[in-house]
Amino acid sequence: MGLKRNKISVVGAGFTGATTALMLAQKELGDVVLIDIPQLENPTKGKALDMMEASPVQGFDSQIMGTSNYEDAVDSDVVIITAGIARKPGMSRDDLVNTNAGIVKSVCENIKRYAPNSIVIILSNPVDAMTYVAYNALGFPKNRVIGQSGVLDTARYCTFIAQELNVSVEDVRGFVLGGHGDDMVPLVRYSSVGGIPIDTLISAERIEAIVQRTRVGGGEIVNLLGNGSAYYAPAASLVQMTEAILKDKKRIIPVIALLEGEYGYDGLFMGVPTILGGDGIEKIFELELTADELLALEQSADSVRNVISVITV
Ligand SMILES: NC(=O)C1=CN([C@@H]2O[C@H](COP(=O)(O)OP(=O)(O)OC[C@H]3O[C@@H](n4cnc5c(N)ncnc54)[C@H](O)[C@@H]3O)[C@@H](O)[C@H]2O)C=CC1
Ligand SMILES: O=C([O-])CC(=O)C(=O)O
Repeated sequence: MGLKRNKISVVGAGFTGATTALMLAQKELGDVVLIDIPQLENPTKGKALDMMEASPVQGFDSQIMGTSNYEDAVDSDVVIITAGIARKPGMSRDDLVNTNAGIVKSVCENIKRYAPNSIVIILSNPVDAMTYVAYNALGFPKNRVIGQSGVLDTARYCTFIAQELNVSVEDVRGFVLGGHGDDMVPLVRYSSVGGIPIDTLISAERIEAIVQRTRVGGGEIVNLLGNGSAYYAPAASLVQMTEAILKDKKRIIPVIALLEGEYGYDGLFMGVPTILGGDGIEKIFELELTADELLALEQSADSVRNVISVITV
């Protein structure tokens, strides 16, 4: 027998799920199974076939199939959950909590049955709380249940810094700590361009404006789209996490992880810098924070606790 390709299942074939499936295939990270509800089986098959028909043009050999049958996800290496409803203008991510908790729970029951050894990445919002729901429903070890927020929030932050300085995005480094809400914590002290700390290049007022824009970056897109939320940058973020895992790259990436004492939190899921590799979350970095940063993190943690406290499913 020859070597086997990686298998990646993407649950939810909407804007983020379909975009993620295509980006995964374009990078040939594995064969992709795109799953949605039975009522949408034909459109899901149609999206997958349409993507396959792009493969001769773009030159990728990954297979993409659409289905509503979780048996097709059997033995997936990575499962990405994008199933659920998205917010519209005027809504907060937290307004989605009970609808999406029910969906994530039912999806996880299927993952547990058909892909018990997989590493699971959760996107559905409110994502810190949905990662908690998934962890409980899956019963997997904590290193294999990972929420996506930090890659996206950091990407927005780095986009705005690069635009402010008119420099390449490739040279911008920074990251965002905390929950995926409007009180997330972009860490200015740890942000640099080409190794130069940004606070030596950008005024305090402009940095504050960039931090605020990052915090409400999801809402900015929701207001512009009018009928849904961001999907290109979220999909790219999921692909970066999947690549780090499947290639065992051991990248240092902020993700939503179960904290068990780190940063003084126990039993809470929140965004922290980690090593992401073949075992999923391989390490959590605990950074020294200033009093102001700790206070901001505590506010963000409070928001995550509050949304978890209203889950009824
Ligand atoms: N964590 C993050 O950074 C981000 C989170 N999101 C969240 O991701 C979720 C998906 O967003 P979009 O793709 O834009 O929404 P969408 O509405 O385009 O797609 C969601 C898909 O999930 C499917 N679905 C619903 N119940 C399902 C079930 N039980 N099993 C399988 N599929 C099911 C729907 O039929 C739909 O096709 C939303 O909750 C959104 O808020 C979106 C962007 C970024
Ligand atoms: O804003 C939303 O609802 C979707 C999301 O999480 C983001 O784009 O950051």
